[in-house]
Amino acid sequence: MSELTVVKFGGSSTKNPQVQSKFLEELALISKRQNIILVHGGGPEINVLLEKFAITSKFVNGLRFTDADTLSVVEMALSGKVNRILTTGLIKNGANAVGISGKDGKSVICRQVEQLGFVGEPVKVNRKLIDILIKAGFLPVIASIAADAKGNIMNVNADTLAASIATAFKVQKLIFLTDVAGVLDKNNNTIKEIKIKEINSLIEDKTITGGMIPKIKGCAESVKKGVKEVWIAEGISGIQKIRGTIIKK
Ligand SMILES: Nc1ncnc2c1ncn2[C@@H]1O[C@H](COP(=O)(O)OP(=O)(O)O)[C@@H](O)[C@H]1O
Ligand SMILES: CC(=O)N[C@@H](CCC(=O)OP(=O)(O)O)C(=O)O
Repeated sequence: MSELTVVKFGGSSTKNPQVQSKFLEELALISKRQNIILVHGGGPEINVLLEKFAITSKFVNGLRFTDADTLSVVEMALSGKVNRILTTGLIKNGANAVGISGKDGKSVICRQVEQLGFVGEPVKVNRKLIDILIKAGFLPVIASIAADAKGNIMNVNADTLAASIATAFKVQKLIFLTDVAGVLDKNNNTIKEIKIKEINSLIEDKTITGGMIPKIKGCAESVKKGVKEVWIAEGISGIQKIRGTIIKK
């Protein structure tokens, strides 16, 4: 297979219609000459729907505690809404996009993180379905829902899911697009390069908090396991001329 890139489009960027439409236009164009897997979350969409159902939720180290009601809403928001919108947008721009989630084709098997309710952590990626799609010229658009070995649905953080897929496919490039210009230091300046051995202290001294924690951990995991080029960048900057933070061994 020719060069393969995993792009994770964060919910923070789906909030901004201009960023989203520019991104979908660019991605559709690039997908004609390069193999791409798009992974997405949708934290803000989940929050909007939870509010409508008057369900409150809390986060532990950037991960949402997910009870049974929250899980239904998460699936509704990610597979029922965000996945549909991104896939339709790509198709409108001429891409051969196919919307799935990690559970489809048992693509991502996770184990339950019991202290977080129905939250899953990827333990195995079955490449078959995604491989078939890519080889047939489709652009997989993957929502961050997966199932455990028994088929129970779990809420998986989209950064973690993207990292597990990028690692399993040994991709050349993994790009996390978010709403900030990379990892920022305490003065709000972009840190141009982070080595994986520096990550723990950036979390301990609270330079990196909240939603940036699963992102940087996903970067570390994929860099350690052989993904060559891993970026955290701003959605608006796109994926052709990436500016942001590169994570290195
Ligand atoms: N050091 C940091 N640099 C940049 N952003 C950070 C940092 N620490 C925490 N964050 C937060 O992480 C957010 C991005 O994570 P998140 O909201 O989960 O985005 P996404 O939906 O794109 O995954 C930023 O908007 C910012 O509030
Ligand atoms: C377990 C967990 O935290 N799951 C995330 C899934 C969505 C996500 O990751 O969306 P972003 O890309 O916007 O971060 C959540 O419930 O918010």
